Amino acid sequence: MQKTTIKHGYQVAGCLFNLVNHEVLPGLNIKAEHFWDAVAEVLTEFTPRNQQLLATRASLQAQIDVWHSDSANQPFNQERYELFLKEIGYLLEEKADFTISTKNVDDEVARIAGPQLVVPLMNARFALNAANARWGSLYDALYGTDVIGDDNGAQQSKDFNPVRGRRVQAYARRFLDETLPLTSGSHIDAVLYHIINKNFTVTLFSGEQVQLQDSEQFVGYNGATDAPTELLCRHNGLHIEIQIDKDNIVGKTDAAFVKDVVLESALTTIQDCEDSIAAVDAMDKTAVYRNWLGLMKGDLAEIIQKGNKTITRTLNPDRSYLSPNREKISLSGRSLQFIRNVGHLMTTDAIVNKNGDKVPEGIVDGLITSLISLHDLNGNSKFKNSQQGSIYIVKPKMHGPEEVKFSHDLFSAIERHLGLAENTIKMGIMDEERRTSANLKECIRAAQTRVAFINTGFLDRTGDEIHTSMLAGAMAQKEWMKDEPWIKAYELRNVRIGLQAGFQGKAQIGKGMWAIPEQMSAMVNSKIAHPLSGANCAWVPSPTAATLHVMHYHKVNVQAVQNAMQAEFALPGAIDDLTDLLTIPLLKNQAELSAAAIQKELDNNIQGLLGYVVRWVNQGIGCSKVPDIDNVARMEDRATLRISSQHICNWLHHGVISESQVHESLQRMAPIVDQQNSADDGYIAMSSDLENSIAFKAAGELIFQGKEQASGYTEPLLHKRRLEVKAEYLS
Ligand SMILES: CC(=O)SCCNC(=O)CCNC(=O)[C@H](O)C(C)(C)COP(=O)(O)OP(=O)(O)OC[C@H]1O[C@@H](n2cnc3c(N)ncnc32)[C@H](O)[C@@H]1OP(=O)(O)O
Ligand SMILES: O=CC(=O)O
Ligand SMILES: [Mg+2]
Repeated sequence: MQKTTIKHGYQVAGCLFNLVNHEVLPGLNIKAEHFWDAVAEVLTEFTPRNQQLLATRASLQAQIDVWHSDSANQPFNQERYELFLKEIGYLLEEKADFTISTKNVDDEVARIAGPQLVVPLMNARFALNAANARWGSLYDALYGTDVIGDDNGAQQSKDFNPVRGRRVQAYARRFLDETLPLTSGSHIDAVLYHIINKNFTVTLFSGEQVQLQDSEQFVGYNGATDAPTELLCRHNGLHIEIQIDKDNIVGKTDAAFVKDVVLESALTTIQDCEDSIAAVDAMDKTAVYRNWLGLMKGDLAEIIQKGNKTITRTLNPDRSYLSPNREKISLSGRSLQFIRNVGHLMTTDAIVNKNGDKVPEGIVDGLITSLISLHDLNGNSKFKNSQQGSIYIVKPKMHGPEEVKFSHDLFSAIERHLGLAENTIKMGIMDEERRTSANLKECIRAAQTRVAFINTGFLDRTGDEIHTSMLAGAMAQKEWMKDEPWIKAYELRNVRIGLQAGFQGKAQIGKGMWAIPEQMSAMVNSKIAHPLSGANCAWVPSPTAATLHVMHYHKVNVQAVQNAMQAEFALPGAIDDLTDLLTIPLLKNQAELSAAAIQKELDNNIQGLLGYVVRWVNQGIGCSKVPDIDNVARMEDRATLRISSQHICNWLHHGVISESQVHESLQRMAPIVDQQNSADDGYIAMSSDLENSIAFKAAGELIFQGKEQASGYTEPLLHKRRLEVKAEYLS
């Protein structure tokens, strides 16, 4: 590939160089030479520090491994263990209280609680859909999922099923009763929605005219006051739009001609450059950056086929209404976009140094994604992402405060070189590594002027839990992990520390992903736990999930929950949750575990692992829906792969399973996975030639070399094998 040499002998891959020079820089008032000089300076300054951080990770892990292997530390003593973690600098001293000072944070982050959607940025079709998921049809979300039952003739069918439709309408009316209660009666009995004397008015079946209990909830409308087409209300800071159309197929079946209830849904979206994508070389990275550019310039477009229709998907425009006083109001049609950069581990060939070594990918991500975001800040797009002029970068997989400080300093350097005010770049700190959870307060302190979120619930966090204590003993079964003391302490501590650091009104405290994308009924029943825990956002895997999850933020006033929690934390008496957090989740019932239970755990892990890896390595798909052993479709990404591979490694190491058992399971599961993918034309089967299947080899390596992988991460092996596939089949 053609390369261009820049300052200090760095060489930039042609595809990235051209993207920046010909597509990114025009309109930014930054000269190419200035930018590439900045790249060279930042890489020169930060690469050695990045490498040092990785060396520290390795050294700490090596010391932990030795400690667990040392017979002098048997039987295990928690107090001695914690002392040891302090001695080696894994556990740091917590310093005085402080309050974060992050400024210019958009309301969607600081003040309004709601769903956060995550999307693989490499897929423009999905990325656009996610940006547009700010507003979602409640009717579609209910009709198309398992939230409402399909009994008594209410099943989904190709054509509109009016029985199911009525069930959707009834559900939505109950939701309106809960969120927009009337002075008397129920939305269920509405026969006319209209506006009288600037008031939202409902004429009921009885002929009675009623208003909203809280008239302030009515904020806008479209159409005539006696026959509005849209009525806009707000509850807990979130908008609800009632759409009326007597000619619509659904509207005409409704006594008040309501055609839909549209909910403000994904307030924020994380466009992901990390674990949900497979970007292994300069070409892939450039494609991902180009999609971000399209989002920031507002011109991303994707032609898609829907049945026999071809449509061009673009970003949705803002939504306009008249206020009750007939003033024009406008609301964003798109969710606020964050971008998740990669962490500190990987390197990329998009830029190599003078020796030909790849440079840290996280540094390149920081530089290029910030540069691209200037289009939003400079007003070069017909849309506005951040009204506050901020750039939101999510930093994953950071281990402890030193690593957060590194990202903070990197962002400061990028700001200086791009002529941005200090702290323009906001940082989302993902609490997904054990050393970050254990030192969270100090991690936040390290980025206290720019932190925009902390969040938990992470799958990576479980992977790190297993890897860190790999030699301590066999781990609990995957499903049982959820009931372990460490995870409960992790969830609660994160909210407590965030609130005590003054996050309320300034930044998000978030919760993790709903990883069973097709079980929306279960999500509606259980994900209310997230706002109830004091979190003002939580991750969802799809726009539909966002529209359903937002109902929880109508049911729960997160600010009130946070106020109650703060009052509780202020009560006298120190809170000691660190020991729970550091309690290793070992298997307690190994002797009682039946051979069948062990086999099921192994097969389940192998099926998920193979199902994910084969699509990643052969097709470059970074996030997949993969059936588990019980045929439940699970969202799998690199973090879930980290868990399953590390779990198998751990059981192998401690003799719960044998090597031959793993091989047998791999061979038995491969044809099952092939069968599950048989409808996919682009799929390359493994089982026809297991010995030579690159994906199958990758799966084996992730298990048999998993113990030696840095922090148990899966990307080095995945990248290596994907590059091999690209070289063999796609070059
Ligand atoms: C541990 C972590 O790091 S979690 C964060 C990483 N995980 C994620 O980002 C998960 C994001 N979600 C996804 O990638 C997908 O939803 C998957 C892989 C789970 C399922 O994908 P699929 O099997 O293709 O979904 P499915 O067929 O049910 O739906 C596809 C439709 O939903 C849309 N869709 C699905 N997920 C998303 C999403 N996250 N954002 C926007 N649109 C989405 C697609 O655009 C498509 O609609 P379209 O035809 O109108 O374009
Ligand atoms: O990044 C998300 C996770 O679950 O890990
Ligand atoms: Mg993660």
